[in-house]
Amino acid sequence: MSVTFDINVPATSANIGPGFDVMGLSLSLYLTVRATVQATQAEFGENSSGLSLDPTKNLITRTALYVLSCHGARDFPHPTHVVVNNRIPLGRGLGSSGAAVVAGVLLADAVGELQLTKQRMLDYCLMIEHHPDNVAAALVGGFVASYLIEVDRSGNIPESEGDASQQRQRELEAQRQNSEIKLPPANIGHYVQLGCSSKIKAVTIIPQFELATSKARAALPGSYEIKDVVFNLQRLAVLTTALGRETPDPWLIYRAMEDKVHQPYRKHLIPGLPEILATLNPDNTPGLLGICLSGAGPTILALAVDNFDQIADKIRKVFASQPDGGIDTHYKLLDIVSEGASCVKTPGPAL
Ligand SMILES: Nc1ncnc2c1ncn2[C@@H]1O[C@H](COP(=O)(O)OP(=O)(O)O)[C@@H](O)[C@H]1O
Ligand SMILES: N[C@@H](CCOP(=O)(O)O)C(=O)O
Repeated sequence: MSVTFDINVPATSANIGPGFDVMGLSLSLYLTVRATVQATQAEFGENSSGLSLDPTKNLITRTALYVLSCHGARDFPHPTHVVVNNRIPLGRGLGSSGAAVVAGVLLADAVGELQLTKQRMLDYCLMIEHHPDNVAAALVGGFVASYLIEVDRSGNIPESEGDASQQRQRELEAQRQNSEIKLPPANIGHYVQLGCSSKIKAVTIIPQFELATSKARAALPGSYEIKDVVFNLQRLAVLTTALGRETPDPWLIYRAMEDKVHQPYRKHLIPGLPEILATLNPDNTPGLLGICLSGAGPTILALAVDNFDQIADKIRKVFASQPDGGIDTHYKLLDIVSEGASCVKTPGPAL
């Protein structure tokens, strides 16, 4: 008799303009993982993205192995067959690494029969992905604000590729060989799910190049002028409520999605970003509510209530008109989903 677990984790758009490392929206684009325990064969299966299928290297399985080892299990129950179907594009600012970490924690919880609460799962996610915005939204769903209690992460913890350079990964790997496994302290992440009008959809324009979150974070300055911090705090406070109004106020939201903390420092990594942010507004683009970089980029997120395809066309044209032949893009119109990550258990023969 086998048991199959179907794990579903949504993509996320983090920051939403001023909420750097704070805000996240979960979107109707999914990473799915199917794990079958006590099948006839031990094997790591399909991964559409061409990522490593070595369980000690792949972010989903590395995360699961970390959580299992925190519970005294050094490996997956044997044999475990894992099939990954990833529809979230990598390195585009749609939370692929956050989704992989969340999936890994759910995978360990399922195959190890750990019965972790979502709050405890968030602790594990935050030991690996150091900013809470993506993982909190992917785990619980909807429009989510979160903060993190500072913790010591030295020791034997896998690091999300999104946050560590390859050099740092090698250093961490060397440290891990010699250190004790580090359990997360309890309650290191706190979140609230905020209201978001059902009229709002996410127009996502996804450039056909990858930008590692680690690179986009390395572009940020070490300190900020107080006027820029205040600029973001003012907008963020308004944004938390403005998106929840049944009839959203376009100009209120448009201004509330402006940012001076991360986008200005990342613009050289995303050709066309300044022009896109400066060109489209609710007067010249009906239906538009606000526009920003999705996560660390390069995807552009436009929140809108109408004229989705026209909004997408305008943004795509700016990318297409960049020097040296322009930048190819894909367009996805996504819903903001209120359900976060889930895992369904099915007893019986599988695959
Ligand atoms: N489904 C997945 N399985 C394994 N690793 C993944 C998966 N999704 C993302 N990753 C890892 O996360 C990296 C991308 O993370 P990051 O630079 O933060 O971009 P993103 O904005 O997409 O989260 C990938 O290069 C890969 O190493
Ligand atoms: N707050 C983070 C969010 C990164 O999101 P991702 O989807 O690009 O991984 C940041 O802006 O660095």
